[in-house]
Amino acid sequence: MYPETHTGYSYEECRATADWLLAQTAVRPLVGIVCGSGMGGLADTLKDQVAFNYKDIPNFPQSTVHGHAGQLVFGTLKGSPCVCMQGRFHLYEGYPMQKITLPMRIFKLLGVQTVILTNAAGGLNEDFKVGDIMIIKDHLNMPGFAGNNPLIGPNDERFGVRFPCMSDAYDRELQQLAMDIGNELGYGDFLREGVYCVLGGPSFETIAECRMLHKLGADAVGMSTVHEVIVARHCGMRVFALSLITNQTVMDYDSEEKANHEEVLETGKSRAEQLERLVSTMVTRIGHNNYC
Ligand SMILES: O=P(O)(O)O[C@H]1O[C@H](CO)[C@@H](O)[C@H]1O
Ligand code: HPA
Repeated sequence: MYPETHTGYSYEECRATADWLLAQTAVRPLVGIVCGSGMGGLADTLKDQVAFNYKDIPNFPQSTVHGHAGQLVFGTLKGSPCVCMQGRFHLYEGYPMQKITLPMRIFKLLGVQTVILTNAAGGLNEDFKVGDIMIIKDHLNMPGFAGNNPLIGPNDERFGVRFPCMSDAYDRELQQLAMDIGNELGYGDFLREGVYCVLGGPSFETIAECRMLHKLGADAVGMSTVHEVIVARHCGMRVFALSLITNQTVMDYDSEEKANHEEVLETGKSRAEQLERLVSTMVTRIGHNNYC
């Protein structure tokens, strides 16, 4: 009934991957973290690490993008048990959406309750500067408009319902917590909030596309995160996500600027420390069983 690319991994296959991981580490993570391009250093801040190369994990895809190391790292952040993806998967790498988002279901079966996603994104909002950290309050799922959604295919109710709600995709308490912590840390000058728009990539946007996305209400544009958010919400995990504005998108035909991945990775490095502090402080303050 469904084409092969839409069947993804079964509940039993996901369970087998999660059990394989649980058998090899004593860490029982309540928080799962995904590192964006150039932000893999976050995983290095975990203590008492047990790390797995993606190539050794049953059913896992491989990272193919520079700036995504390809390791799943278990450990603790200031005493809180976490699991961290040092490298994520993108549509443009050629994987079906069900494969890109598989780690969210593995997180769920490992016992994760809250997912924190980070990404590198181009700024569309003219008030944003390179180096700003944008708390994501909502998204525009452009591939979704064209019929590409990671939940297409048979629905297994053990993960979630057929028609999950997305108006509450980004947890409001966690957004407030991030704002409060950011202000305490003195990040007020570069902490923003906004709407993230996902495109398929890998080509960066044209000037006309950037202008259109901005008019549609997007503050930042990237090639990830949204599919992971949809699958994480489908299986009932709380989601917090942020974008590091690594470059300003080109909106003007007179501009000499050109988007490039090197700049993205450079900005990631230059904000790494602040980003790590924000995320690790959040982890220590997140309550579980749905309390903040
Ligand atoms: O979203 P992350 O994984 O941070 O990566 C972003 O950076 C890459 C482009 O430089 C794209 O993959 C884009 O999605
Ligand atoms: O300008 C961008 N466009 C799309 N994806 C990105 N990821 C980082 N910067 C960008």
